[in-house]
Amino acid sequence: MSRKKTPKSKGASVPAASALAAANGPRLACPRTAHPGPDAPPNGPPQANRPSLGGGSDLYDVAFKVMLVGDSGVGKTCLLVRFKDGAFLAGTFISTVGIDFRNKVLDVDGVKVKLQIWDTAGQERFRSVTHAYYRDAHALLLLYDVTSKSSFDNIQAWLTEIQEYAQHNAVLMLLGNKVDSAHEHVVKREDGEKLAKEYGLPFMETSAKTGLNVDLAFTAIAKELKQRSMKVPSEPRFRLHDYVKREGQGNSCCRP
Ligand SMILES: Nc1nc2c(ncn2[C@@H]2O[C@H](COP(=O)(O)OP(=O)(O)OP(=O)(O)O)[C@@H](O)[C@H]2O)c(=O)[nH]1
Ligand SMILES: [Mg+2]
Repeated sequence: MSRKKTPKSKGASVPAASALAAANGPRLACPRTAHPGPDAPPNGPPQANRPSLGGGSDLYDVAFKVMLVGDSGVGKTCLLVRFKDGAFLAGTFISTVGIDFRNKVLDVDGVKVKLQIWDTAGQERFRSVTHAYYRDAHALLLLYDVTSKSSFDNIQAWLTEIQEYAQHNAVLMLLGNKVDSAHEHVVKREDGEKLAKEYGLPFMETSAKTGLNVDLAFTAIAKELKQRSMKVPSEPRFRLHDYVKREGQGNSCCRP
């Protein structure tokens, strides 16, 4: 499979999102990414084996679109910033407006996998904007905040939404974020595990603040998508659930 060129992996927004972001002014609590630019893909996200247009220096073999969804304030933007830049900027929470994306290329068993990660606004008023993007998502990370019972209670509604708008074969993972907040940890890990089991989802607790399990979540998604798109007969089948259970720090299976 040939190597392709991608646009530079700076943040950018599609026109609709750019307009929304511009209309609402600066909004970064975490170092967010609403910088509409010339390298925004003209026709939405890339498909596997179909690289984006435009020049740039990052090479990749396959590209996928990953969407971050969940209530406002659960930490979607911070999770993305942690993954992309390895940073966490605490501060005033400023909600995402519309939708942004950032690219990151991972090396998965010698294959360059480009993830184009779409960070959606959790606020209800942007729902109609974000609905339009579900259809193209190859994977979705559904987040709740372990310090917010309501964000956990809303997971079922998010799953209904995903069922309605996303492709039926999209990879889906449930993440309980902010696990660093030990004192305010109101949603037990067991509750997250139970819900995930009920819906057959891989599950992990994460922290955008400390970085716990953040790389792992995206790597697991990249491995699963790569395996699905490049079936190498000699390669052992990648099992997403097992991988996440085995590798996730703080998971019940791995605790001393
Ligand atoms: N303690 C802790 N705080 C976090 C973590 N992740 C995010 N936060 C804080 O939670 C708040 C909301 O984070 P965001 O990433 O902006 O939330 P969001 O899900 O993108 O929210 P919307 O853009 O409105 O949908 C911010 O004040 C962050 O600093 C985490 O892992 N631990
Ligand atoms: Mg956000």
